Amino acid sequence: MIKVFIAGGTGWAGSSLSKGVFNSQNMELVGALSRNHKGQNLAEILDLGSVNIPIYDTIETALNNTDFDVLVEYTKPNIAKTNILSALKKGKKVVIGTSGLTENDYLEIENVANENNTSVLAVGNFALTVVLLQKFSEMAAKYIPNFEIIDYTHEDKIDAPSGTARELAYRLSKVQTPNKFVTGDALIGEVSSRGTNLNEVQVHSIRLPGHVISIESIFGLKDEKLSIRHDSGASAEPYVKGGLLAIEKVGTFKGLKRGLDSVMDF
Ligand SMILES: NC(=O)C1=CN([C@@H]2O[C@H](COP(=O)(O)OP(=O)(O)OC[C@H]3O[C@@H](n4cnc5c(N)ncnc54)[C@H](OP(=O)(O)O)[C@@H]3O)[C@@H](O)[C@H]2O)C=CC1
Ligand SMILES: O=C(O)C1=N[C@H](C(=O)O)C[C@H](O)C1
Repeated sequence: MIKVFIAGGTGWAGSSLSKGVFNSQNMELVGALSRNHKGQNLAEILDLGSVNIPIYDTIETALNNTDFDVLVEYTKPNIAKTNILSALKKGKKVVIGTSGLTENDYLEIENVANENNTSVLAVGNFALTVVLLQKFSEMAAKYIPNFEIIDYTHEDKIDAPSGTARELAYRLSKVQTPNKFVTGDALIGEVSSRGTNLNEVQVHSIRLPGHVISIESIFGLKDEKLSIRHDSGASAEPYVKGGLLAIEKVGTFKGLKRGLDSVMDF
């Protein structure tokens, strides 16, 4: 049995995963983190039956009061790194779903995981169809050296670019550095309108009502262009299967792995 603790277990994504873990044959849901539900029973909140799944408001109280194997981090970008580093320093394995972590954050997380002989699996997007978008985009980037990324989300997402876009930029940059056109002093007008540069890839973030979450990689060659786009629906259901797979696989290696495909057969 893998004992799982879900930071953010009452949230939109975390509550769906909590139900998935609870119903899993080889996992036990032993606790959750939420400030507003501190001291309450997650099983009551999620209607899981007559068991006690305690909720804590800080990672320190959780680590002092609960025994678990894997922390799933599904809170918010402002607290995620604190939770992750605290758990790693206690030798826990960590699955990261929360967005907003930078490349420098990941370097620090990797070092702390190695120092404590434990493991972290960070996944920008747990949905299988997004994993496929990442793969198809990497194939395209191998042959087309000109590409940018657009990330579209609901208007109240607090971080930009999305975790999905950050991970995609990181991955495409490993395939090859895209060409740049009209840069520096040659560019007239508003430089920021060209988007942000992540690992040498231009990323543009749209935040508008009516949008859920979409990601698009755009490629161009003379007289031909390619767009690869993914659109998520309104529920958090697509992230559950991938989240469960990540929990199962995070104990199979040491150090940091990024992307769900790193623990899948392709
Ligand atoms: N990798 C992936 O596939 C996916 C990633 N995400 C990412 O996951 C993150 C969470 O998204 P979402 O579920 O929509 O967010 P929600 O706001 O719905 O849930 C956040 C959860 O974290 C808790 N939380 C927030 N801040 C704190 C804190 N300071 N201390 C303790 N608990 C805290 C909240 O409880 P309370 O407010 O009571 O403290 C709540 O349980 C985002 O970064 C999102 O981008 C989302 C879906 C899929
Ligand atoms: O709702 C969100 O916020 C989500 N964020 C993730 C991200 O930042 O990429 C992905 C997920 O699709 C939902």
